[in-house]
Amino acid sequence: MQLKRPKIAVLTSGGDAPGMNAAIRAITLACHSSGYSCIGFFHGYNGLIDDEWCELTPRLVNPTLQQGGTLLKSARCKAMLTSDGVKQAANTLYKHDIDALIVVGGDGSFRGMLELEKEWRGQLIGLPGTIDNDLAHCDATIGFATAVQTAASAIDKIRDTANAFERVFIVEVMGRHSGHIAFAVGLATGAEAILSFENCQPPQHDAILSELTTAITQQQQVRHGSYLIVCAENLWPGGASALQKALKERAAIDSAVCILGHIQRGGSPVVNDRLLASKLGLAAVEAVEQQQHMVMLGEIAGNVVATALNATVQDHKPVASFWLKAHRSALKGDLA
Ligand SMILES: Nc1ncnc2c1ncn2[C@@H]1O[C@H](COP(=O)(O)OP(=O)(O)O)[C@@H](O)[C@H]1O
Ligand SMILES: O=P(O)(O)OC[C@H]1O[C@](O)(COP(=O)(O)O)[C@@H](O)[C@@H]1O
Repeated sequence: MQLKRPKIAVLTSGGDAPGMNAAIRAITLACHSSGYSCIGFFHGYNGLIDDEWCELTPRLVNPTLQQGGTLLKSARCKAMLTSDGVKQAANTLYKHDIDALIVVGGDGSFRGMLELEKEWRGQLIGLPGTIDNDLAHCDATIGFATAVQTAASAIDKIRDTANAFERVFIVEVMGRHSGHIAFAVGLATGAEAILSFENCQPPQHDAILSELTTAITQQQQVRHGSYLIVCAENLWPGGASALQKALKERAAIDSAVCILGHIQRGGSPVVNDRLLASKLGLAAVEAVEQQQHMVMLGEIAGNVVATALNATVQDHKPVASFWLKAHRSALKGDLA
């Protein structure tokens, strides 16, 4: 009697992140070398609901290793928030006789897997893919390193023109509700101020504004140069433009605003993201072979660690305290 060839499916969901293609590629190549069949569903969970898929072959995935975005496309799928949608997604997995589904995405995508588990009996494995790095139980998510590099390169250019005009610049970076990008980018570019959820809660906004106006005025008196404020999106009420207006009204400080936005999501993944995604993609197929289920695979101190999906959606990953400390000491050094 011939045994059935295991069949593995992959999808990418939520905000796309550079390195998702590298993960898809690694999964496909690992399946190919083990003799498994491998298919990809398009547009996040929509692909399951609409039964939209393609066969993944080495020939298809190999050229995508260096490409940003995701060849499987991504989406935020509203239907998955309904029980009918989840049932429909499960039916598609049954229809294709899938043994395991690997989802590359963030905590929202993992919540989708928790729902899917109630309706489908196959194995579910998650890989952390989001530029925000806001998933606990992994040192870094796929895409974070590239997004930070992209934002830092853009800010280096902004710094040149800011220096030339001795300007105050407010640069808004992504991160939804966490400051991993803001702190990494702010530290890497020597920002004079980093405003993020970790050091700037709503009641403190007025005090922060006072501190900023004092620091900028002091800096403008003692030396010439630029003053760079890296501000996390969704942090300042009304956004970076409202902060610009407040600085003008409070202390007649002129500033320029730059919102980096989706530039941070695109571009060729840096080597670290390619390696991380390749390692986790291969580990995901091995996890399927080991009958693992309902886990996220993340890299911690160089090792691949499996954590229950439940824990990954419940636990919070704080910005490293060292980064907060480094920023505070940089500020002190600057004003001394
Ligand atoms: N509570 C939930 N139940 C079922 N599916 C969910 C849930 N939360 C999110 N999802 C699915 O995961 C998708 C991606 O989630 P989102 O939060 O937008 O991005 P990310 O996965 O990057 O955090 C959503 O569009 C939805 O299809
Ligand atoms: O592209 P959209 O749908 O406007 O989403 C923007 C959000 O997506 C992100 O780029 C990535 O977030 P997720 O990976 O959690 O989806 C956030 O930083 C940002 O707030």
